[in-house]
Amino acid sequence: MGEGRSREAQTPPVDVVAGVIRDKAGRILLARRTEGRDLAGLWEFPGGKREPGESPEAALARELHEELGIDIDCGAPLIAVPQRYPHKRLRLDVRMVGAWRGTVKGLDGQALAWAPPHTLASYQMPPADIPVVAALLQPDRYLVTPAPDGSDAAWLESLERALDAGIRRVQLRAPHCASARWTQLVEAAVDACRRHGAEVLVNGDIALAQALRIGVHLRAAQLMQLDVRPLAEGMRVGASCHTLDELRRAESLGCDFAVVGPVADTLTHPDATPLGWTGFAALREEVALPMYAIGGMGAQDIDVARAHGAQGIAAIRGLWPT
Ligand SMILES: Nc1nc2c([nH]c(=O)n2[C@@H]2O[C@H](COP(=O)(O)OP(=O)(O)OP(=O)(O)O)[C@@H](O)[C@H]2O)c(=O)[nH]1
Ligand SMILES: [Mg+2]
Repeated sequence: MGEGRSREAQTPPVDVVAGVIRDKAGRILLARRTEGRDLAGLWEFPGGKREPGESPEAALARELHEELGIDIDCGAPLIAVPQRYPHKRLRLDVRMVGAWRGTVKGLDGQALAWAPPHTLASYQMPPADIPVVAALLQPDRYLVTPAPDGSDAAWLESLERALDAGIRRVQLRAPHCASARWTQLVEAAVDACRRHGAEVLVNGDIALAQALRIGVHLRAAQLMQLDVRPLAEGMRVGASCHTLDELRRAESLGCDFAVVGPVADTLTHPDATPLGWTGFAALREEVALPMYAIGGMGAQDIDVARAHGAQGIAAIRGLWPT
């Protein structure tokens, strides 16, 4: 990872557990960090540090009882984010809260807010929470299309089936496809994605993205040549990254997410050395950007991806109907 930091010299991460608490209207509870503490004034998901020997579920129940005066049933894991701050490293393990009893009160004097999900991004939060908000609001699978080797109709039919199966974020990619044919196919694919309410990004072609008012997915080399975000805010920009320098550039450009890999062996890049989940998490903690894991991934890998701080998985073969 360069940076002159050896893994051995790293302090172990602090284990933090936090909860996503919802009211009957589906709003989500945020607490504001009080003055005089680390990251004061920022909004966070209520929770705190796990004590030695304590399970994450028990720690969350204890923290929410102490800080909010409620009793909870701990639900499913959402995401666990490894994050480095200037003076410490942490692993923020976020759980959905199932049923809860009592009246929520800020027992530490902290301000509270019930935020409708679509407003979450407007609260100032610590870096580790940016992937948490993305995990709540954005798709856990990112389909990258294969090149249309057979007929265009068959390719569009497969795309349609992927959308029927619930894919909601798509990158249109065809590295060796002739341009007139590709432009036509992109237009048809954009129609299909719009009909299904799915987000669509085109690989590499910023001008085409602007013309069709869709997102763009930047290649790593292209990313490193840009100094400003290539599309207006509100239009998605994704980026493929393999190194920390590329991730930092993606973050400083204001990309919405990155795709990082290969995490496992993949036929797309047979000679690349896989990062493994440990390598993925080591990159994850250096930036606050939502990151998809790619390379030999399928829907069955989403849980392990989330446990290493990923937004989810990106795949060609693993998500394309056969
Ligand atoms: N609870 C919580 N902590 C978070 C979030 N995001 C995030 O970076 N953190 C960091 O994780 C650590 C959690 O510590 P905490 O201060 O809540 O711990 P605590 O409740 O046990 O209280 P303490 O301050 O008395 O130690 C802090 O460094 C905090 O900045 C979040 O969404 N929720
Ligand atoms: Mg706390």
